[in-house]
Amino acid sequence: MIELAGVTKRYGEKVVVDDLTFAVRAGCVTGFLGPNGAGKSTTMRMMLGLDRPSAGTVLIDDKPYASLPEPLRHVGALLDARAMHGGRSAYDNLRCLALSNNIPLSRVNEALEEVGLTAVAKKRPNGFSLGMAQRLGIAAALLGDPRIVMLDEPVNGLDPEGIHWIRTLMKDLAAQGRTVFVSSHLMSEMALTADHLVVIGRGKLLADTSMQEFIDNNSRSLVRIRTPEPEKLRDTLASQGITATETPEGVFEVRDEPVERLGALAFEHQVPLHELSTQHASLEEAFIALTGETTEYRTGPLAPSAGDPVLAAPQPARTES
Ligand SMILES: Nc1ncnc2c1ncn2[C@@H]1O[C@H](COP(=O)(O)OP(=O)(O)OP(=O)(O)O)[C@@H](O)[C@H]1O
Repeated sequence: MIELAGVTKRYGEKVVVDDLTFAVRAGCVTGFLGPNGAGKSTTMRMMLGLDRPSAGTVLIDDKPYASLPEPLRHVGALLDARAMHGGRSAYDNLRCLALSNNIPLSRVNEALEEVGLTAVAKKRPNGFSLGMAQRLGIAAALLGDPRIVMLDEPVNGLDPEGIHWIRTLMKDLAAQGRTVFVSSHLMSEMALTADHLVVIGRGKLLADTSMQEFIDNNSRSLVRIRTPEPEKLRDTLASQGITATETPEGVFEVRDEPVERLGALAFEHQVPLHELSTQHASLEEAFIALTGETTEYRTGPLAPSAGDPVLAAPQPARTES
């Protein structure tokens, strides 16, 4: 269990982490989400004692990180895949970590095996692809067989097989009763992995909730209706004061009306249907709905010129009043 209470980090005048209070529980994967620059890495660094909070406390199993004996046996972390010693072999990098943390050397080969790097154990990481470096960083995180695993953007640089592997690994670690805390700015990725979400924007806590609650609370459902008699459906919906939008393909989309009511109305008014289906907003949409106002850097609208579309440069979001 990791507990943060009132954790704040200031760099000069800028508050990059603002009074965060939340707990990360064992036995599930907790996704740590926020747009670029939201303060995720800074928060993780404070959890690991690498940065000192300007205010507040972080406790790892009731103790500050700095007072954990042999910390790698309690908390394994991947923050920066390129942090390994590039001139030492993968095996030697892990061996040094094992020796300094009183971890049996037998764990070195086991950890390399767990991440699929046995074949390159004697190779130096400075020749590794980003995906291989990520795997070595994860091997270092798992080396001490820790109860808590923290991974900062672990799918960076991984190919589809690697992404699938890391997803399965995180779920397996949680199923073993460990605490798994993983940051990402990719909602679609978290939707497939996390059971619980902590969302921050501009350093502030925006949500601390289960995945399902997050989607339910931050997204709206939409019902799609297709009919060979659009005029009849249009009239029926209008007679009930229900607003629908029509797609270019002729599909009616109705928000915030139960599908049961729409089905009953179509039946009563004898509107033949070819489709009546509920679409739930994806986590991506829920995330954008929640964090939109707090996104520090975002892409501007596409330039209107059809012949020469140019992406506008990232612009600071408007400041909240
Ligand atoms: N050492 C530092 N000095 C000054 N500002 C810093 C420092 N470290 C981070 N920041 C600022 O703190 C803010 C949060 O950065 P952080 O890297 O924690 O965000 P993040 O959510 O991890 O972003 P990303 O998803 O892009 O990795 C940013 O505005 C960043 O510029």
